[in-house]
Amino acid sequence: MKQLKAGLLGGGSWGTTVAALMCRNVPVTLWARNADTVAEINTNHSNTTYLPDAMLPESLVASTSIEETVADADVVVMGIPSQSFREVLLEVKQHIRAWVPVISLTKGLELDTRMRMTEIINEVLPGHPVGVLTGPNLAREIMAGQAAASVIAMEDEIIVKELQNVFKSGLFRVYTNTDVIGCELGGVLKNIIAIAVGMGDGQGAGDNTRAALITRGLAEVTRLGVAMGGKPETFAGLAGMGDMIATCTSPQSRNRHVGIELGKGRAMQEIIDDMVMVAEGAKSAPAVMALAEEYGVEMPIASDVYRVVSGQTNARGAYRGLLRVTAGAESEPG
Ligand SMILES: NC(=O)c1ccc[n+]([C@@H]2O[C@H](COP(=O)([O-])OP(=O)(O)OC[C@H]3O[C@@H](n4cnc5c(N)ncnc54)[C@H](O)[C@@H]3O)[C@@H](O)[C@H]2O)c1
Ligand SMILES: O=P(O)(O)OC[C@H](O)CO
Repeated sequence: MKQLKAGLLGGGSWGTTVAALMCRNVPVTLWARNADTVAEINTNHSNTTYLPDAMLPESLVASTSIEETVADADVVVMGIPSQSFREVLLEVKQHIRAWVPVISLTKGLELDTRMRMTEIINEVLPGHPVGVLTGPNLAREIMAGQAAASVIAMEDEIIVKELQNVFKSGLFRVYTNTDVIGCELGGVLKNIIAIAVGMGDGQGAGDNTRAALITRGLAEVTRLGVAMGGKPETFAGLAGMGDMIATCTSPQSRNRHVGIELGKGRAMQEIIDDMVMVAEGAKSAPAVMALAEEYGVEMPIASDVYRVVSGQTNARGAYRGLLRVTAGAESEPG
């Protein structure tokens, strides 16, 4: 069988990690916009800005040219944050070959359009098979050699199995799924719940509080995800509950970190200014609230996070507000 070649766009923590994983199976070219990052990967086999302790495979080639990265790629992987995704994809469009599958690693929504990344791919590159790789996957932990599981979701059951072999390796188990909407939304929506959990943790809340937020958070994420076309069982799987648990409990999560700092009383802008990396939940919160309204879904936890990240209240006010809501049946919102 022909050896596939991969082109991966995005030299941040996750793009670099996935490129390193894929290198075990296929030749990979990794595009990063920063020339110093590209030089460091090619010369020192490291990317210290995003993965300070990791050694990358010597076979991983980095490039500052999108053309060089995608022109002869048999699969293109997008590890670009959601608000820059379309801009980079439009450049990819100039060089990608017909029918090459495009896989998104990104866990956010485009703010102006509220679109998922696979919807943007369908719009910009109609006809290309589209998918998403998602799950409880904290980049640094995977680079440190810890075992993890992920899901590749595509509608085409044959292509998804072929690509499963491109991403999987000994300690990185990759399952297939055909529910693209559910898998993608699981990754997007858990980020907001992780901010809520962080806000509690930052105020010294206990383990019971965290468990309640994760459980009630998963319930509201599932309600919106199903209303938008995802399958209920997807939200009980790796892309749903799995990612929710990892992000809401890990000290490595950037979204939970934002919540912790908000919980300590810091201002949103100050927290973001201090971060090198992206926290997608804070960016996607307005789009998520607009979608909740459009689909008529109540999301009390996400709504409180939105009010805090948009400066309408602070974490302490949001926490008190959540406790004031009268509890009804467990199957209902609130
Ligand atoms: N880090 C993780 O553990 C992890 C795991 C799974 C999924 N994700 C998702 O992957 C996506 C990327 O996250 P990350 O962790 O790699 O982010 P990061 O903050 O570590 O890196 C972001 C990268 O994107 C690049 N970038 C930003 N704007 C750009 C633009 N306009 N053009 C080109 N490059 C641009 C930056 O230079 C940087 O290389 C996010 O949606 C995130 O939610 C991250
Ligand atoms: O660090 P976070 O909060 O962006 O989470 C990273 C991954 O999405 C965890 O699966």
